[in-house]
Amino acid sequence: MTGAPAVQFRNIVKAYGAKRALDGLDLALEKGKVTALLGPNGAGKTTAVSLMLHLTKPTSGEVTVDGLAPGRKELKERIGAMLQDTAAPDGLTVRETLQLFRSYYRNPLALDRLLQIAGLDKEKNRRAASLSGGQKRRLAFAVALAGDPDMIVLDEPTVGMDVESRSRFWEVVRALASSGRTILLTTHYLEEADAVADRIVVIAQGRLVADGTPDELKASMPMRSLSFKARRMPAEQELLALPGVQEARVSGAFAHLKTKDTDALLGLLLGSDWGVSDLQIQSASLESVFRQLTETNNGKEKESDQ
Ligand SMILES: Nc1ncnc2c1ncn2[C@@H]1O[C@H](COP(=O)(O)OP(=O)(O)OP(=O)(O)O)[C@@H](O)[C@H]1O
Repeated sequence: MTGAPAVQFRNIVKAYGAKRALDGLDLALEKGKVTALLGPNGAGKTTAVSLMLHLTKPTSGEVTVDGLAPGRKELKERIGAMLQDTAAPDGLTVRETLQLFRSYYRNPLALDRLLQIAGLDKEKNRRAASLSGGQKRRLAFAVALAGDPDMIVLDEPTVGMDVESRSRFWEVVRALASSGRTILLTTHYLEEADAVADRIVVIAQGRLVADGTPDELKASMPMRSLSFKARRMPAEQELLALPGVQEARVSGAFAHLKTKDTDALLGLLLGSDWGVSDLQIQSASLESVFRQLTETNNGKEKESDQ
């Protein structure tokens, strides 16, 4: 990591009664990077975001934003947040909403730039309450950027956006990171995290279970998918009996296997008399990495509950 981290969580515990929403979370966010926080429902993502925004306080541990405690006045202008249930004030038009939020800051972004970011120039005189769900999310994004913040928190930002809005949205996010902004986002769309994030942090049960670039996370999972055609296709049982094969399925002309030891399996297949051709190997998708990580962790939790 270069330079001081923009945001640091140190051994954070956040308890609600007996429930630990965060259970010893250590995490540092790098400046100028897009970090995606992933985890199943209830993992603690919103709690982590809320701590950073000073919407709640930790039970123990310390959060700092640029070395300062969240909630400090100096930070208010520097953090922009788009939360899950952001709603525009009643009765205002899109333009009035953006002007209102611009008025809170000393150096706001220009209105035209915000309308462009939201893709709502044509709708600027419409009442914000009458916008579609996706348009409201885009307006919330522009509101988050009104003060030209250098740290941006996006909690499930693309829910309700159509495909085109999403890809435009991610383009703006990438451009913001390229210009040095630090971005923390939560999402359930793993393919978006894969495409957009410099770094992915997976939490489960309030604890960090993986941390790395999308490629590092995928490479960390030894399970690979391997498919091939065969002139004489063996039965699924026969494939399952091969050393290291964990799953086997024959579908039409193709066999699909899952294994942790691709090299050994390749040797066996090519040395067999099945007439193997069209071999393809795929590393784990981010989705399967996520499933393996969070299932393993839930399993541990269940065992330790007993
Ligand atoms: N105010 C609260 N009172 C009691 N429990 C809470 C409170 N806020 C969160 N929790 C609990 O803490 C845990 C973590 O919740 P959190 O909302 O941070 O998860 P999340 O990862 O954001 O989930 P989701 O993906 O569903 O949004 C959950 O078990 C939740 O029920």
